[in-house]
Amino acid sequence: MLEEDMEVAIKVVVVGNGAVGKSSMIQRYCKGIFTKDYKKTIGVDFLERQIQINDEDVRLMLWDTAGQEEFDAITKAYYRGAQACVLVFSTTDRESFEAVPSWREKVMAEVGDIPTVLVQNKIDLLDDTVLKNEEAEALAKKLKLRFYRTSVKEDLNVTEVFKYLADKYLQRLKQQNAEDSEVMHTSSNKIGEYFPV
Ligand SMILES: Nc1nc2c(ncn2[C@@H]2O[C@H](COP(=O)(O)OP(=O)(O)OP(=O)(O)O)[C@@H](O)[C@H]2O)c(=O)[nH]1
Repeated sequence: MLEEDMEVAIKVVVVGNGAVGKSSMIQRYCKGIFTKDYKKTIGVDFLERQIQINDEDVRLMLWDTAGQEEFDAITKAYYRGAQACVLVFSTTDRESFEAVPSWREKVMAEVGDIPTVLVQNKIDLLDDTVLKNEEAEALAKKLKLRFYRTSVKEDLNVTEVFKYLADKYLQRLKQQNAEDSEVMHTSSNKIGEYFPV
């Protein structure tokens, strides 16, 4: 168990090519709205939402990063300290799908192997798809990532993406706490050996 009054805050970065729906996903999740307009993200921005996971309050801070390469230098700095990641590509944009491995590498280079999900957005546009279902599934398998299909427009599966990440992060935190207390226990035993009372 985590300490009762300890608030867990998780920094989540949402990455992927331009126009795949990153800003829309964050707006949908934090404000419950969807707009048709495309306003290119310049640099980064963040919104937050509080949720409960097994009676624990968790604050998710969602960092919206620009998909356009021209902002690469700025966005990279914002990956630092990230504890979870959403990798987004679009059903109607093949390039965004092919760019997924390089986004994953960029994030890993800054923050290592943090809990990550792969998301295929704009599933409402499946009639105009530019990739086969199996291709996306194979990529998820190759990268060893949980895979979700979402429609930010129709509000499909967006909540599930963030709940999964929060869950996964808490699991890791608890495991880490358990390991830490194990280490303390073991070392105090050792001190006992050298300084018996
Ligand atoms: N049909 C459909 N359109 C969507 C969906 N999600 C986002 N869009 C639209 O896609 C366009 C781009 O969305 P944004 O959220 O601005 O994309 P972004 O990934 O933040 O783009 P950058 O800021 O350039 O990185 C907008 O016109 C959205 O309305 C969806 O699930 N379905």
